[in-house]
Amino acid sequence: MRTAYTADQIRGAEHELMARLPEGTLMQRAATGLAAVCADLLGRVYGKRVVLLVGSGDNGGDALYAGERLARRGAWVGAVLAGSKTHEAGLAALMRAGGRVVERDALERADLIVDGLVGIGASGALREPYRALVEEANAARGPIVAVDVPSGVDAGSGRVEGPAVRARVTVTMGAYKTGLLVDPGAEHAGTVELVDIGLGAHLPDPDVAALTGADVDVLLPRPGNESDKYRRGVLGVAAGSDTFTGAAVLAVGGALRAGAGMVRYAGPGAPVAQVRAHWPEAVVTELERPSIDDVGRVQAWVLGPGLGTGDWAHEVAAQVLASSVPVLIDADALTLVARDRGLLRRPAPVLITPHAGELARLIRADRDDIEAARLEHARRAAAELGVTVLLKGSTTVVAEESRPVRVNVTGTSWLATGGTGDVLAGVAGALLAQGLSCYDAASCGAFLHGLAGRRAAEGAPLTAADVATAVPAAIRAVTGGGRLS
Ligand SMILES: NC(=O)C1=CN([C@@H]2O[C@H](COP(=O)(O)OP(=O)(O)OC[C@H]3O[C@@H](n4cnc5c(N)ncnc54)[C@H](O)[C@@H]3O)[C@@H](O)[C@H]2O)[C@@H](O)CC1
Ligand SMILES: Nc1ncnc2c1ncn2[C@@H]1O[C@H](COP(=O)(O)OP(=O)(O)O)[C@@H](O)[C@H]1O
Ligand SMILES: [K+]
Repeated sequence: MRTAYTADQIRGAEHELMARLPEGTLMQRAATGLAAVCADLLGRVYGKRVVLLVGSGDNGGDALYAGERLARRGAWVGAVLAGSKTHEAGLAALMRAGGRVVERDALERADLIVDGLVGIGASGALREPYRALVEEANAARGPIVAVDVPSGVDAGSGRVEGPAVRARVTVTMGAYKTGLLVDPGAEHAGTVELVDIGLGAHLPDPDVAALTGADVDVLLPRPGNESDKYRRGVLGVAAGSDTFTGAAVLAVGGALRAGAGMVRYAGPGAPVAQVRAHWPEAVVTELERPSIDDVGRVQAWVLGPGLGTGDWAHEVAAQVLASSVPVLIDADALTLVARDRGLLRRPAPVLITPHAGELARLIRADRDDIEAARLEHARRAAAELGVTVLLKGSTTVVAEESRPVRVNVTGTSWLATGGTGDVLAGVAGALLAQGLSCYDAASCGAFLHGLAGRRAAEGAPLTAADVATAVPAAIRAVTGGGRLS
């Protein structure tokens, strides 16, 4: 499990650790790690031009001491002093090693730029002259190594207000900060390198966590010798309508590929014909009226993709939600529950899988605000609605009350195409039917779906059906030690 922390949590841990060590030890550890990453990126250090953007706090101190190390290895190192004050000891060390103070025009010719403007001590959008420097650094040809957090990214949330550094690499000290795992911050961070400064034992429970392949491997159910199709878990899928038939096909496909013992599909005539044609494996019930009485027993339901939002759909949703098994609510069914929140009052678990627009309707928030602060809104929805929330989009996050938010790191923006969400509903639903909790089904489902998306894309457009097809390969990659990219 990769864990991440808020700025306050990191500060608390640093405080405890610093009390036990000679002054300046942590900064020296940080600078050593930072200089090593810079040297790797430069290849040969001797003769290269490194420009440090130095702010007024300890983030600037880290940059100056790393600059000292690079200067000692023969780099030309210039420091742009941007703050109202400067870490004096760090600046003196750089000078002793042959570094110099330079003007901002040195950025243009830099082989490497080190962003030491602000780290976890930042508050709000960057002020001048930092803003302009960040814009110039982003426009320069040299790659940027961000110290701890790209300046302009809120370390605790990933929020970006105004200009922010676009780093090739972010060298983060002691532990991941939440904002490095969640977009838009994650997108600015580039590759994240963690420098161990000894914080580990002092860290509290994490703010967020990201599953690794090994975690998913442990959580994923497998059939045993005693298994049969019923015991493995039967998933009901209430999806599709005469207008939207594809959603039903894709949700059933995702579920079959993710290991459900059996999938029971229920819907009206048109999607029934399509599901039958694509998936002879599914057990199909054609609904003459909006009733699930004849569908048979299931261990979980997926409700909503392509279902429509009229009276028929509402009646189907009400019946599925009146059952005593976990229900994954997606797409049109999210519109139905946004209109009639009473549908969510049920004793069995609920997992909702909205994108930002759907969540906006559910919690009466603004879509852009949700995209800018995904964690905060997913947490709020979980608390307000009393359900597990999988918020889809550039970073998928899973929130449940009193648990760390799980952030998915496997996706690809090629997944931003119609129908991939229906596949995800099927995959996560199949995991629910196999007995995983909503929290685990959602986070493992997002992990496998993201990995399947990468496999299906390989740098080129994919279709939702391709993603479903790639799900077994994604499962094989986590269970059989296959490649995780
Ligand atoms: N305390 C330590 O010994 C360690 C600290 N570390 C480094 O120290 C950093 C934290 O240092 P600080 O607490 O000094 O804080 P920062 O250096 O992150 O930022 C604080 C300074 O930035 C200014 N500032 C804040 N918001 C601003 C904004 N929006 N626009 C412009 N200026 C702004 C403040 O006025 C203050 O001078 C970490 O991110 C990390 O890089 C690491 O070296 C690990 C060890
Ligand atoms: N920029 C992006 N980067 C990574 N994944 C994305 C991005 N945009 C969308 N996705 C993923 O693609 C899927 C789209 O689902 P959804 O919005 O429900 O579309 P649809 O309803 O067409 O299936 C989700 O899994 C979402 O997380
Ligand atoms: K920084």
